[in-house]
Amino acid sequence: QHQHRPSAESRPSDPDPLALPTDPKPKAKQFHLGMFEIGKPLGKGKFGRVYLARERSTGFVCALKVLHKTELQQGKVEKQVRREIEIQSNLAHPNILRLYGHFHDTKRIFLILEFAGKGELYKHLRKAQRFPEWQAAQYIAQMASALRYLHGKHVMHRDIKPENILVGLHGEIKISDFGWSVHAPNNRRNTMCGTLDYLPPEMIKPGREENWYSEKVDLWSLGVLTYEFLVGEAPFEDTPVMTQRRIARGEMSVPGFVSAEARDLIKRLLVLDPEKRIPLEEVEVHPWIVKHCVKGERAYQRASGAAGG
Ligand SMILES: CCc1cccc(CC)c1NC(=O)n1cc2c(c1)/C(=N\C(=O)c1ccc(N3CCN(C)CC3)cc1)N=N2
Repeated sequence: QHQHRPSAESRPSDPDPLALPTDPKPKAKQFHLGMFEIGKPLGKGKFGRVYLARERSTGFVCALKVLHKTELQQGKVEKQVRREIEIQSNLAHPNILRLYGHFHDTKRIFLILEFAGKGELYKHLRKAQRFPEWQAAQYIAQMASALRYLHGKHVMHRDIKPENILVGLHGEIKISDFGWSVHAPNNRRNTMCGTLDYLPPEMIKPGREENWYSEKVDLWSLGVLTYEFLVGEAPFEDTPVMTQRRIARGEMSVPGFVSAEARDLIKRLLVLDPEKRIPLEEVEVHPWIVKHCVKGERAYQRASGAAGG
């Protein structure tokens, strides 16, 4: 039973487990484009396109993400891509998209990624408008498991939102796009672009002491994600100025159709003080999660219901 370890910010920064491999992993084998049969395009983002691909010698199906070096230079995101590769290639968890390897030619960088057969979660969310509570609870349980794994390696994702989550063939979700992930604690200010909706207060306005933050930023984002799964829109969605103000004050209201248990979890995650946010270990055993996720729970409820329990 390991001791409860103090959260990163209260601990002297120990050497980065990901950065200093004690037993350097044998260099992954060299990949090149000729090894792959390229299939249909799966999607495209700001800096890349992704294609279905099959590795010729093994028939292994994967997703090949192609990034153009000039675009990365213009977007000043080479450092982020390097960090994405460094971090994601060291991770192995069922709810984190695998990065099996990478290679490059004169013009392009190629990432060999796990293929997620059911595509982008945000498209499923838009189509469904909002998820039933059992579905949302299962997704949040999977996110909590993935974040516990990440935080155990002192990595914080910092960009948890539906757009960065993919769905595997069996309906399981996979956190993707580690472009904003870093090792905690982090006190560098990063110019954020894109939606403010998921940013926690400590990243919106610098605190009194140094403006640093820890993995607990992902707890806030998990709260925003829970809300958006159940309500269909983000809790602080407004004009950019108003969104920042509402986040900084934690001003949001949960609609009546959300169950009391779900509301309780959202309120315990969307807490201004990072130290007071419910830890992931407690998220995984929260009544709302247990009610919808623990195997046999439904059988138990039926049984106790049948017995008039
Ligand atoms: C380059 C694209 C990009 C930019 C930025 C961030 C991200 C991560 C979300 C990505 N995507 C990325 O890295 N991706 C890595 C990936 C990946 C994307 C992926 N699958 C799909 O994109 C996909 C899309 C649609 C699909 N179908 C839609 C229609 N349905 C009826 C059947 C299923 C099935 C799979 N597998 N690994």
